Amino acid sequence: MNFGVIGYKGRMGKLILELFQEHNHTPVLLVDKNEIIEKEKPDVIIDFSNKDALETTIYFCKKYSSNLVIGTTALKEEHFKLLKELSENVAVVQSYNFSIGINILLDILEKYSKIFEKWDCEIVETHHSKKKDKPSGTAILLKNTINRNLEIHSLRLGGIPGDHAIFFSNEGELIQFSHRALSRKVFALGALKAAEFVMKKTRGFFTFKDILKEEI
Ligand SMILES: NC(=O)C1=CN([C@@H]2O[C@H](COP(=O)(O)OP(=O)(O)OC[C@H]3O[C@@H](n4cnc5c(N)ncnc54)[C@H](O)[C@@H]3O)[C@@H](O)[C@H]2O)C=CC1
Ligand SMILES: O=C(O)C1=N[C@H](C(=O)O)C[C@H](O)C1
Repeated sequence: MNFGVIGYKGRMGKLILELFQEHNHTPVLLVDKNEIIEKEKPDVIIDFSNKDALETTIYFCKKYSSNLVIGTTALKEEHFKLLKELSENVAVVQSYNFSIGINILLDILEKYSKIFEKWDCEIVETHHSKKKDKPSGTAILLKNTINRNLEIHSLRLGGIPGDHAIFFSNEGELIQFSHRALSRKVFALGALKAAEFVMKKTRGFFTFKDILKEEI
């Protein structure tokens, strides 16, 4: 496939560019701050950048009828509205976490967190010190799935790719669910899976969990 990367100079952008090329896909559109390298029509555009880039991303998706895989976090309601509108014409996969493990965890929490209704619950997320947003998109996703009012604690330390832990406790017991991304490559592999998925679609709004339905 011909692909584009928005935020191609960033930590995720560089990995995506490398991994997709290893899988014989061709970069034809590369965008970063004040920089556009535009060669051909991308079949799919991958955006791991910043919410401020969304206008540009949508411009290119519309210009070329390209499908979109977007992992950028800290999106606001207005951004989701724009993505939903775009998905009426092309296929869009949006997820705050493209790892398989977090999506398994989301599935478990969706099914079982009601059991812990009367227990205290808090989330702790730990990421590298260069991460710009707080709390992480994944922590927001976990909170929305548990569907109750709870605190999220954010740590920014060293080079940690992404740790999330959910604690449920009552007077006498503690149950902890946790996930650690051992390397950022898992997110790039997830983005590749999503890009291959959207290539078979013409339009619609999907999450990474929808794509993993047959696996989890
Ligand atoms: N959904 C997921 O699985 C994952 C999501 N992320 C998210 O992806 C995003 C990028 O993460 P990193 O690569 O670590 O950040 P980064 O800071 O290393 O890279 C971001 C890149 O986007 C560029 N950029 C910023 N504003 C721009 C704009 N207006 N137009 C074009 N380019 C712009 C920057 O110059 C930079 O090169 C973050 O929102 C992060 O939370 C990161 C890892 C996994
Ligand atoms: O910025 C990151 O690095 C990550 N961002 C995502 C998030 O905010 O949840 C996913 C992952 O945890 C890494």
